[in-house]
Amino acid sequence: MIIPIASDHAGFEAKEKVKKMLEELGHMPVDFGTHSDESVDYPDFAIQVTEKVSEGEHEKGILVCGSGQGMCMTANKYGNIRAALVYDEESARLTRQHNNANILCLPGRMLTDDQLKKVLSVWLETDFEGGRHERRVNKIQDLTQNKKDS
Ligand SMILES: O=C(CO)[C@H](O)[C@H](O)[C@H](O)COP(=O)(O)O
Repeated sequence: MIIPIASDHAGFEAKEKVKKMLEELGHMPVDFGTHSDESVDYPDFAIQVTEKVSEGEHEKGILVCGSGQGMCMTANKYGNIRAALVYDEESARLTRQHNNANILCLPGRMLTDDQLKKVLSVWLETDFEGGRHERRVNKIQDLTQNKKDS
């Protein structure tokens, strides 16, 4: 899968590692920056990946900042986006099974390499369960639609 990925300075080091891990898992990361640990503003990088997923160009994207929070808040401003802050294997599994998350937000300053690897493989390999969860996810989608209409 082609996976757009971006970070701010606080997530830069982890993003570089995540890119290698994605390749090892057979995916193709496309890097939208940032390209160093020089201080930048996370929304400028979040929007680049989020637009690709929101517009349907890519199915999933990955964002990394220090805590994962700023990236997640930014991404969830867009329609069709269910960005999830993931911090362990269980949260990775649940955001896919129950929420059909399409953007993975990682706290680059908080996860070890081993944790990053586990979270990535679980998040990418877990399918949405549908059923009752689909009804709930559709209600989130309806909110975006209503806002656009008003
Ligand atoms: O949005 C965040 C925190 O909620 C991210 O973790 C940022 O990466 C962080 O705020 C960057 O902080 P810095 O002190 O400017 O490095």
